[in-house]
Amino acid sequence: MPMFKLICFDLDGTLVDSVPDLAAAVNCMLSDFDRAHFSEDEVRGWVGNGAQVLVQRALSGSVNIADDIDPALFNDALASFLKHYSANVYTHSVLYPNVKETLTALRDAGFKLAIVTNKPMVQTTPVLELAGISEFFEVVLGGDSLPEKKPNPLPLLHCLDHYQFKAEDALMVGDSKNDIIAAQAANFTSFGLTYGYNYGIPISDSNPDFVADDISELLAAVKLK
Ligand SMILES: O=C(O)COP(=O)(O)O
Ligand SMILES: [Mg+2]
Repeated sequence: MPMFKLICFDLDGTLVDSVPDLAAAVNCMLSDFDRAHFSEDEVRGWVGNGAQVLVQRALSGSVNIADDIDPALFNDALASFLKHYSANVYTHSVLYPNVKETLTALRDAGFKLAIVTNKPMVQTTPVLELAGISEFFEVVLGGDSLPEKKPNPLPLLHCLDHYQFKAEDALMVGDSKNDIIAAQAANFTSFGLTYGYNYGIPISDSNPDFVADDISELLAAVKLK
């Protein structure tokens, strides 16, 4: 008997390397407002708290959000970013190595698989479809599906409630401290990946129960290998 019944996955930086398309959309938005562009590396350090915070960071030119962003500018910039990103939500994005093989093995072994992302639902759905992985997930929660997003534990608790499982049945897999903080607050076991987006900080700093360089290491963690 596997020790877990439910595995919740983060999306950006865990399953999909989405920063090339996110950075392109950020820069198209900045062009719309005659502002200077930022490199993909800079934008990578801003991803993790959803579209609104990403746009606020782009307008601030920093991970630390300026407190004097004009609300009208922010609204227009958010609309511009969402328009540009929706037009190219999976143009330069790719699945990380071994994602499909690992999801297939887990699904075939009977685990329930869910997505818990901070990405807005309107973009989560097409990314999963275009990446060819939507079939694996019965429950998909975006950053705007519930009143709170990660690092708040609410979306993880919602998944437990959906299946009537206990926290000890559940594992959260992610690349960001937001994933690990949410998992710890929900009493999930946590599995941190080193390759994603974590504001330039090692994921091990958040003390996940497992740390891995490749998602296929999940199979050993859930005792399939
Ligand atoms: O869109 C974001 O800000 C991050 O998305 P994630 O929660 O899937 O990493
Ligand atoms: Mg992530």
